[in-house]
Amino acid sequence: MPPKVSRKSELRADIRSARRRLPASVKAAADQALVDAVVSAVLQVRPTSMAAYVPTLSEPGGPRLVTALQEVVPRVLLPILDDDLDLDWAVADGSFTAGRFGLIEPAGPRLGREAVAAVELMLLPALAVAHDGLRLGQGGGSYDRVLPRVSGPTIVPLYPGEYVPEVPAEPHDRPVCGVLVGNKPDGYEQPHLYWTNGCAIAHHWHSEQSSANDGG
Ligand SMILES: Nc1nc2c(c(=O)[nH]1)N(C=O)[C@@H](CNc1ccc(C(=O)N[C@@H](CCC(=O)O)C(=O)O)cc1)CN2
Ligand SMILES: Nc1ncnc2c1ncn2[C@@H]1O[C@H](COP(=O)(O)OP(=O)(O)OP(=O)(O)O)[C@@H](O)[C@H]1O
Repeated sequence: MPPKVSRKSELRADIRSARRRLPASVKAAADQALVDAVVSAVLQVRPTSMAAYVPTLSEPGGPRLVTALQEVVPRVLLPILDDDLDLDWAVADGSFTAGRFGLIEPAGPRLGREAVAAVELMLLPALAVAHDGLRLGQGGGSYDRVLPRVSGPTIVPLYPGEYVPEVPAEPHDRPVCGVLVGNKPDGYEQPHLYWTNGCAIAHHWHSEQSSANDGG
């Protein structure tokens, strides 16, 4: 295995095991805080259409993420893992089916891989994100294929300690715009939105938000 690839595997194993060790009550509080922070960020953009994901048992966001988004966004797209590990999409309509690798997938009609190009905001999963925006995912390369199709801001919810100075990167890795993450040790209560150095759109959005906040 090339060194970068095995360093990715090691980091994945470390983060997966840290996530599994999170006590259920801590995880539940962290997930609720993340859902609140995600909804606040979404309400700043007020998209008519966005993409999200259905968190597995150990992933940030927990079981209430998708329904919370459906309450504030008219059209939420959720991913379906295709055989080649690229992603198809369907609208979140409350119906789900079991996919591969323990994933929960939307049961509605498939919209095609390019449907995601129309979303104004994307929430996506990762095990870690680096300050340059590069993300470490589950290892399918799914989002490395999806990210070039998306023009809106791309944001990853993380648990404390998962926004890191760097991750092992390969040439195909694509950066994300932002992360929602708390600082240890109280970070399970108060996630913040941080912009990575990987996205021009986010800086634009960020400066608009800042000038609005300045009262100017
Ligand atoms: N909730 C959620 N949905 C998602 C993703 C995700 O990370 N989280 N994806 C993100 O791309 C896509 C699914 N991609 C995936 C690709 C590969 C594996 C996978 O290989 N899982 C193995 C781990 C293998 C290993 O440890 O090496 C497994 O769970 O057993 C899982 C998901 C789309 N939907
Ligand atoms: N644009 C692409 N087209 C086809 N395969 C790709 C593409 N980008 C990456 N891959 C393949 O995906 C595999 C896994 O990539 P990587 O380890 O970066 O996944 P990841 O970003 O962590 O996972 P994911 O995005 O699914 O959460 C690599 O072997 C790579 O060859």
